[in-house]
Parts: sequence; C-alpha cells; structure tokens
Amino acid sequence: MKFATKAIHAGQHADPTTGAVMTPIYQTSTYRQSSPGEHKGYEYSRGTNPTRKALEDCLAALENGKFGLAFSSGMAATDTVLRLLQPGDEVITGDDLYGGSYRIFTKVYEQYGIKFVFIDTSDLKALEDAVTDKTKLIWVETPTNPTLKLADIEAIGKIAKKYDILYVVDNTFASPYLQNPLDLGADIVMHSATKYLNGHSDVVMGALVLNDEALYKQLWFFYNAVGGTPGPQDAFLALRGLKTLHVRMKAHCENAARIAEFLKTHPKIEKIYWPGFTDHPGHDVAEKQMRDFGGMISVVLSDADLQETFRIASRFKVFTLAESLGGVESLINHPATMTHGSIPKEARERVGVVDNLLRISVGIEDVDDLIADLKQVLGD
Ligand SMILES: C=C(NCc1c(COP(=O)(O)O)cnc(C)c1O)C(=O)O
Repeated sequence: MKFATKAIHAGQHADPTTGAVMTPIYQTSTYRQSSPGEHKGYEYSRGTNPTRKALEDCLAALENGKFGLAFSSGMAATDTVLRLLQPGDEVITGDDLYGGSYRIFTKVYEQYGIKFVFIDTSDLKALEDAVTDKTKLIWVETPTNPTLKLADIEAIGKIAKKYDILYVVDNTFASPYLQNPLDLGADIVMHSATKYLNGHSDVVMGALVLNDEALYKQLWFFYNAVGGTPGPQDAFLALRGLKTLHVRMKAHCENAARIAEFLKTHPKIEKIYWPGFTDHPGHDVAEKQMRDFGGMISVVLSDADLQETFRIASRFKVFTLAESLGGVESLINHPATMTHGSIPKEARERVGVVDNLLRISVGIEDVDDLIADLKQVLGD
C-alpha cells in the first residue's frame, strides 16, 4: 500500500462483532481471563491496549517498520531508549537539538554515568572522530530543532554499522511522510507524535518504530515495566490525526515555501534557516533524503535585542506564540527562553540559538493570511 492508504487503513479493520469502521476507544485498564493466564492477548492496559495497538501498527506501517510502540510523550520514548544503556557508555548526539532532549541527556542520564558527546552531526568526520570503544548509541535529529541542520541519515548509518553502534533518528521535524530513517540505516526511529503525527495540538505522545524483534522485546519490557504508555483516548486521537498526515504535510510544505521566500529578502530578517533554499548548507542532503522541505522555518531578526524580539513575537494575530510545532495552526516560538531554555546560553548560542532567533511552525491556514500577519508585524 502507498503512504496515503496506509495512513488511513494500516493497523485497523472493521470491528468483527459490531462492524464499527473506526477503531473503538477501549477505555479499560483490565481484561477478563477465562482462567489464570488464559486471555485474548490483553491482560492490563499499561502493557497493551487494542486502541493503542492499532495506533502502534499504523505508526510502524508509516515508517516501514515491523514494530511500533506509543508512549505518553516523546520524552518517554527517548527515556525508554536510554534505558538500554549502562554506566560508562557514551552517546554521540547533535549540538543542535530539542532542549528537552539535551535536558534528559545532561540532567537525568549523566547522573547514571552515561557520557554524552555533542557534535555537529552534519559533519561526518567529526562524528566518526567522536566514536570510542565506549560509544553505544548515536542519537540524531534531522532536520534539527531549531536551526534546521541536516544530518546524512544513510552516511551516519554506515558509520554506526561499521562500529556496531545502536543508531536512533528523531524524525519529529520531517515526519514519515517526508523521510523514513529505517530505510536509510537507522535501527530505531523516534517521534514526538505530539507534533505532525497527531497534528492538532491536542495530544502529547511519543513513538518508537523498529525492525529488530529482540530489540523490540527489550524496549517493550521497559515500556511495560516503567509504564510511560498513553491512554486509549489519546491513542484514538493520534490514530485519527495520522489519517490526514499526508494531506497536512503537503499543505505545511507549500505554505512554508511561500513564507520562506517572503522572509528571505525581508529587511527585518538577518538570517533564515530553511532547507529548501539552495544556499542552505544541508540542501543537498535534504534533496537526497527528504521528499519535501517541511513546515519549519527559523529566522534571526535584524536590529533586534531580546526586548525587541519579545515585542515582535507578541504582536502576531494569526500565528500563536506558544511551544510545540506541527499542528494545523501556525506557531511562533522563542527557543532561547521557551523550548531551549534548559540549554546553557553559551552552548545554545554556539549553534545559533541566539536571543533574536524565532522558530516558526507553519500551519495550514490560508498562506495569504499568514503572510499578511507577518507583514503587519514585520512591515512589508
Ligand atoms: C515541544 C517541543 N519539542 C518536543 C520534542 C521532543 C519531545 O517530545 P514531547 O512529546 O514534547 O515529550 C522530542 N524531539 C523533538 C525534536 C521535539 O521537538 C518544541 O520544540 O516545541
């Protein structure tokens, strides 16, 4: 099946007893057993739930994977992968990444003796040079949050395979509609499903998709033992969101391209990050591994200190100043004080997350209204 058909049907079928076309919300914590241990595949909803299973199977299908796991948040998914590590292990990851990922790496898992090495993942030599005999995990975002750096998924996969290192790609910014890391050599693809996958800013959720059965069983063990699993209502909403992912991503990409072109020459914009521009350093990698350039744009405002940046960020009427991304509504975010505030100023400014940087999640409103809103704030 093609992507659009999988988005609507994968993992789902009409209910055999009632004929219900949509997967029911199995709002139950437990399941009757005919005798101890004799059940219909479901014992307790922390471990498995039919609504969540339908979502996990659909997610797996969209990422061309065999196994899917859904979590109560993207960070719960990240946490579950990190539980594979032992004290003394090292992780290579990007120097530009979501602030919450930086936080769990440095404020939670470093205390358990895990060492995190932050490098420019667009620099393959720097990445391979960072490998030691203690390196057990490579964790890559691409495009990165928020400066939209591109990492060559396939090339990093070759490095991971060469040194037998577990390789995870956080595919949140692209979504499986635009790129499929498992097909390019990743062992696990991770998502904040809160974003494009659910797509309506009404669910917080995470996901992992993979092909290796032994690894899946290890992750499922942590998933069940620790219990970072989502409820059936959120699973139902996310499953419904997936059904329009292909339509929404097309609209996000079209709108973002128009807005990027508008902002590229705007006098109030000093620098713009959007992988669709041919002068973006990662444009060739984006062309190679992405089917389009996504809905995320970041800009550095010209002649704007923190106060001026705050003033601008607070004046939009259609764009909403808020954390998160990937919903149908357009959002503006100030990473330095909002989503990336947990990253020390020196570390984030080194990679371009400066006080006058704004991140734009371009929604699927009418693009003329979005450009009109940008004009009323920034000027023509
Ligand atoms: C909330 C935001 N990011 C969440 C996020 C996460 C965490 O997902 P949560 O569902 O918010 O727990 C993981 N990876 C990436 C690339 C992310 O962007 C944000 O950037 O506004």
